[in-house]
Amino acid sequence: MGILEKVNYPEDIKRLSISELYELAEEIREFLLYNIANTGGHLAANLGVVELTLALLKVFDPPKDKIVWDVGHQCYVYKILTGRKQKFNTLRKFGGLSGFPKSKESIYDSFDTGHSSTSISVALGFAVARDLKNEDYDVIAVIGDGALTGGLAYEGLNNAGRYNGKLLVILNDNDMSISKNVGAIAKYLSKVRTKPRYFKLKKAADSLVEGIPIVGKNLSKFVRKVKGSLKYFFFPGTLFEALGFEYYGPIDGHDIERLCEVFKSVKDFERPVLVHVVTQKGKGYEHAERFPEKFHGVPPFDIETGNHLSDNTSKTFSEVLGDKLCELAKRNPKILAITAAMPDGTGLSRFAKMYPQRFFDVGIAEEHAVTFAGALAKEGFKPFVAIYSTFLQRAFDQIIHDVCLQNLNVVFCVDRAGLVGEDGETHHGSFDISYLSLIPNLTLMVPKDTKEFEMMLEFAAFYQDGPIAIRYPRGSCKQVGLYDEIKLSEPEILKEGVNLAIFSIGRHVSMLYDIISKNKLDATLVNVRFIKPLNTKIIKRIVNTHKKILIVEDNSIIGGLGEKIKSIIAEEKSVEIKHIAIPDRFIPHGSIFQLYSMLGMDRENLTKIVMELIES
Ligand SMILES: Cc1ncc(C[n+]2csc(CCOP(=O)(O)OP(=O)(O)O)c2C)c(N)n1
Ligand SMILES: CC(=O)[C@@H](O)[C@H](O)COP(=O)(O)O
Ligand SMILES: [Mg+2]
Repeated sequence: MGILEKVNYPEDIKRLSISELYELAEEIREFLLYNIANTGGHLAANLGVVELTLALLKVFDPPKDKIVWDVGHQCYVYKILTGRKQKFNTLRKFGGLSGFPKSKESIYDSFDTGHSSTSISVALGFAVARDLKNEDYDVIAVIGDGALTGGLAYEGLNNAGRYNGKLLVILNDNDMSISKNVGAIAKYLSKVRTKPRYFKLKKAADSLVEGIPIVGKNLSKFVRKVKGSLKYFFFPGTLFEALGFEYYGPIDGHDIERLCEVFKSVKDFERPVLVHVVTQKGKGYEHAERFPEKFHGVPPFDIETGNHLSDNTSKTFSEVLGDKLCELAKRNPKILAITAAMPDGTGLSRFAKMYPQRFFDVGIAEEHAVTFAGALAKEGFKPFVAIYSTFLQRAFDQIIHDVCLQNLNVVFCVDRAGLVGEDGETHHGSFDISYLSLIPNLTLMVPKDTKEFEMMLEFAAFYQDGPIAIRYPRGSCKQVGLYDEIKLSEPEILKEGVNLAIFSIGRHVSMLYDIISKNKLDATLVNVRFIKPLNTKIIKRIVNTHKKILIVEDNSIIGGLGEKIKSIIAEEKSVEIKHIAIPDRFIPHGSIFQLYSMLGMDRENLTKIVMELIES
């Protein structure tokens, strides 16, 4: 019988010797590999934190102690060891375990995460709350080197650096974001990791001060002072020390004994401490070690070959963006491309290779990406900023203040709009129409398929009258095969009928087109295309010639297309209106198909609704 079979909760870890923990680490890696090959998920980051998680659970006591996983995609090992091993085969499936920490799923998950760089602020909030309530427990933020490129992390560090209580930040440095980590901080960390002289001197200083026994509060203060001065003498101030943290590291993040030793020794420090841990992303699985970016987030895959098992052969919207932007960049030298740490996900990797001088990966810094683009546009360039809908939420103010207010020619490529599937509630792009359409000067377009997306990119590339956002979903969608020229504010009328008028956008357009065609229904189908400026004149004309209206959109019911059309209709006449959209609640994880079906946005339900409206 293996060790993992007997381990379910942190108390089981506490009973194991260090050599048993190493055995367990290998069993956990096999377990992760076997399961994620079936479910898909964030493999590489989890393979990298196996020993780190074991050491944390050996030394600390969750749920009393609070561990905050930044982004949270690396929490699988923690889930397995905090009572969720039996359910692990349901990971990311509808009704199953989430791929991110969820306090409603387990008391061991101290705070929900999914978006990057929140952990230090959360941990500081917990620490201050603990002090105010006179309680006693440890708070630990685990943040990756990628997440440390996000501005919010520095707001947290800045605030925490002058805090006078117990707070531990663990920097899990694997020299990778999803892709290669970028920027000056990544460069700095790489220097700290690789400068052998620094290591040697530092080790000498550490062992010197670690030899001094810590007895009583005053002596402990003295030891810290000695240690501080020694360190500053040898290495004049690490970045984190300058920010008010006690710094330990770099430490081998796969050495369980050393990790436990360090965690025990810093556990009772009454001040912020940062432990810098070096790990290898994808550790233990050759394919992931060699190509960590390919195994960051994976669909189901073949363990032997490492090949992804995906049946989708049609080009995704992101791939279309990458290819089309390369072509447009050849014709328009002013075109630039910007990503916030997602060159692969947004499809921009090819552009990065073809036009390295015109490509910018700014790290996990959506706010900066937008403001940076604003200034580039002000100087006559045409930046295309490709960011997932859910992450662009971070940059709401920058879109208003640094782009739209000055009517600058920035193109926002809003990827992963609508429901995204297995990543769930932190990642669905449910709100972008609501938050973008209220901004003056911004043109907002939605393509019905990838061909139309190309046409919209072409339109946007040469448009000189202000900012444009194009929102499109994850993956691909069926082509409709009919394409009017793109003209500002003009919808595309795909079918003209009498009994029902349907207004829709995005991937629902082809679904509705099929439903009407296959069932030979007498309905009008409008592909709205421009949410802003919305064509009030054409909408009014269509409303006035139909008694029943159906609106279908993959956005929140609040602030989406439906509300806008309804306010136009209210001025006109009374008609029967049915509005299908994402309801006003957070939508869990599951396949797109299951989620659409749960929300009545799938083909079957839409067919029923269209038929009922026509026949009633
Ligand atoms: C605000 C935000 N932007 C982008 C992402 C997408 N994202 C998820 S993980 C990740 C890389 C994180 O790198 P790191 O923190 O070093 O973790 P690792 O995977 O290397 O362990 C990115 C860019 C996100 N979750 N949140
Ligand atoms: C954890 C995280 O935020 C990303 O890894 C995200 O899961 C990527 O999503 P896609 O798979 O849609 O690129
Ligand atoms: Mg990393």
